[in-house]
Amino acid sequence: MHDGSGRIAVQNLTKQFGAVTAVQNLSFTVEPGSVTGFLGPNGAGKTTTLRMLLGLVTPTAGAATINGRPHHQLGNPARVVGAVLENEGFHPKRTARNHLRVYAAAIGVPDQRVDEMLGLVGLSPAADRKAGGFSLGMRQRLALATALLGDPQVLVLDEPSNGLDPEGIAWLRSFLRSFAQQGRTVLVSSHLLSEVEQTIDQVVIVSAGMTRYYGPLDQLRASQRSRVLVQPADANGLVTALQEAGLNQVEPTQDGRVAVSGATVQQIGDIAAKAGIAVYGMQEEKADLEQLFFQLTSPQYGAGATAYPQQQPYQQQQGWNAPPPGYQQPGQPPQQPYQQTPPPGFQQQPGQQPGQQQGWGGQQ
Ligand SMILES: Nc1ncnc2c1ncn2[C@@H]1O[C@H](COP(=O)(O)OP(=O)(O)OP(=O)(O)O)[C@@H](O)[C@H]1O
Repeated sequence: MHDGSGRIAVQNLTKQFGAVTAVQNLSFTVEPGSVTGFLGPNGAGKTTTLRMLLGLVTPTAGAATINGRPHHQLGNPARVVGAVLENEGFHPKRTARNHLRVYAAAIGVPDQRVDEMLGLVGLSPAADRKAGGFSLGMRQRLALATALLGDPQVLVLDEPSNGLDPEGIAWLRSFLRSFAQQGRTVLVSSHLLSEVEQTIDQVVIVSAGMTRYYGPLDQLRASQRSRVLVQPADANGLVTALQEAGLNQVEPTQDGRVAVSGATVQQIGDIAAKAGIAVYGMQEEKADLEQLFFQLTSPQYGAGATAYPQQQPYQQQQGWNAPPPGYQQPGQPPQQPYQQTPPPGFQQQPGQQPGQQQGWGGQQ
């Protein structure tokens, strides 16, 4: 059934629509057993990339493969890759069950799988309703059920949370994690990092058709250095003591506190105590990952663009930030190539099937 590893490889992929360069020299890989977030603002080229991977758009240059083959060479592709794309069309007069039965027959899976998938995505109560009357969230669930019919090795999802209620989003998160933990591959696009942050292991961030960051999400997180805000009895005295102790990222703030980077709360406390300076409070601050995402993708809109009016150029904002290790300058290759080993903590759970977990919203 699964004729290979389930590895997705995108290599120097480019797509030109007339004067518009939708995707420009994009390269990344997605390993089995992981969930990769494909992130970027509207118009960044995500859908075009996924459509090229699925054989729906012909690349101008480069290649996108699954198991080392382009989509049209996959044999029975529904058994290898399941996809949920934006604006999926269902026959409006066909019931959910009939839609799935037609699809099941086309790909050669038994009807029994139809009801299993309806249960899994929480659509059993609506199985005999016409898809034309479905809400956006219900259509997303039906699209996912369709994608899973062939028990694929790889799942490709374009903005799957659109229209889902909070319960549906939570279910989808845990479903995708467990799908990947079975050694399968998930590539999921979104324009919101916060939407997929809890689900993904690696991230490919694109804007204007180019990669801006590519690597493990943990690495992106770790690049967001924290700082400690200290409330001392004597701010100038503490600055001097910290500098004398070898800390050079120390600056007084306007409200009388001292901002320190590159030291732990304990180290700062010890230095203050040694210098005889009372400390009334310390607060650890982490830079916001979503803010970093905006900074990485804002070049799409150029300087002074109105899409993110509060954004400043990356390095100017909050002087204690530095570009993350995988940051890619426009037109340059990524600094940090993708790590092909599973992330720390990755645990495969063989034998667990998607159909074995609780259905979406518990509606079996
Ligand atoms: N068939 C097409 N003909 C002409 N231009 C296109 C076509 N498809 C996409 N584009 C353009 O390519 C660029 C990338 O579009 P794409 O839909 O891939 O972005 P996206 O990241 O998926 O955006 P969104 O988050 O809004 O769905 C956009 O400028 C878009 O207008």
